[in-house]
Order: sequence, then structure tokens, then C-alpha cells
Amino acid sequence: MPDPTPRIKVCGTTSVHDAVLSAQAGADALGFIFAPISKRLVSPGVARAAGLSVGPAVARVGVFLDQGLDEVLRTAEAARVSAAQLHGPLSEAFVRAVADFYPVLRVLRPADLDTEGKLWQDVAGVTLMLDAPQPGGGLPLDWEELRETFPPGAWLAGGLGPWNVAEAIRVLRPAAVDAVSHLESRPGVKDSAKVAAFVAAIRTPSI
Ligand SMILES: O=C(O)c1ccccc1NCC(=O)[C@H](O)[C@H](O)COP(=O)(O)O
Repeated sequence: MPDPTPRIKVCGTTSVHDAVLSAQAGADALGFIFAPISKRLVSPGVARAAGLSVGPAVARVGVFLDQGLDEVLRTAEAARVSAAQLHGPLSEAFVRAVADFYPVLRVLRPADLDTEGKLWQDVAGVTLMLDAPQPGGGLPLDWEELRETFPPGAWLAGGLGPWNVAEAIRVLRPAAVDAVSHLESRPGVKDSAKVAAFVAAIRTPSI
């Protein structure tokens, strides 16, 4: 039987300190945001050092929004990420071009599921992530509304925190969960107690 416990991605890592903190808490993946509009923007150099500090078992995901193909590939290479997370409206050709080099997390809003969701459903190397319309905004999706349409194997983001992640998993059974806003003491800085509580809420079996 497949393991029903979802993988955990902690996004918005901006320092070696926070990378180690998240990895020690049990994160399977760290997100490094390279979108210039983000309050959690990190340089490729710091992301690279942070990724090297956590060892080989933790995935390093470069996060991009409204950036050209050249910039995405150059930044991903400089940061030595192991996967690319792509937000925003993008052509099929763009996503495929990135997927030629990195496993892609293609981020969709629920409204995109009918169209782009179907496109990537069975494409090797492209995994869907459902997120709120404003990435990093801390607002949850309506999980009950998504119950019928949530794609098998997709990742879930959007307003997840220690108090609600178990319920989201119960309703949608995502392959992985991702969070940032509710794991911070301020934008770009992790709160170790919140990260630990998030991991515990996912990994502690309910009676
Ligand atoms: O978090 C950001 O600042 C951000 C900015 C631009 C593009 C993506 C961004 N975050 C991507 C993530 O993977 C977040 O973890 C995801 O949107 C969930 O965020 P939250 O609802 O705050 O947990």
C-alpha cells in the first residue's frame, strides 16, 4: 500500500540557519524563492549554500514567478536546485523547456484545473501543486470544494499551518504539503516552534 503520509516542503528559506532548522525538524524539501516580488527573495548563492548544508536527502526547490526561461535556468543552475516550481500563466512550451532540465512543480489555482490541470496530469517530470491565487499569502483553499477535482499525486499549498494541515490532508490526500506564511516569525525568517509543530501535525498519527 502506498505511504499515505505526505511529503513536507517548507518554502521561503533565506538562510543556512533556516535550512538546517527545517531539515532537522523533518522537512523533505526546502523552497528557495527567486521571484523578485517576494518578501522572501533569496540569492542563488545563499540558496546554494543552504542546500549544501542539509545533505543529499532534502530536495531543493527553486521558486519562480513571471521570469523568463533564460533567467529560470541560469538561476536554478547557480543555486544548484533539484527541482523548479513555476507560478503564473505560462505556455506549455515554457513548462516543457524547464522540465527538460529539472523536475517541475507546476503551480495552478483551482480555477486552472479544468484547462491546464488536464494537460499535465500524466506527463512524467511535471507534478501539479494547487495553491491559492496569491502565492505566499497565507490564505487556505476551500478543500471541500476541491474534494472531487483534486488531481491524484498533486501537492497542496495555501494557508497551511500546524492547526489546519491535518484536516487538509484528511480531505484531499495530497502527495505533499507546502507552507510558508504560517511558519515564520516575520517574512523570510522561520519560527522553529511553528516549523516543528507543522511537521508533527503531519507525521503524528491521529488516534
Ligand atoms: O511566498 C512567496 O513570497 C512567493 C512569492 C512569489 C511566488 C511564490 C511564493 N511562494 C511560493 C510557495 O511555495 C508558498 O509556500 C505557497 O504559495 C504557500 O504560501 P502560504 O499560503 O503563505 O503558506
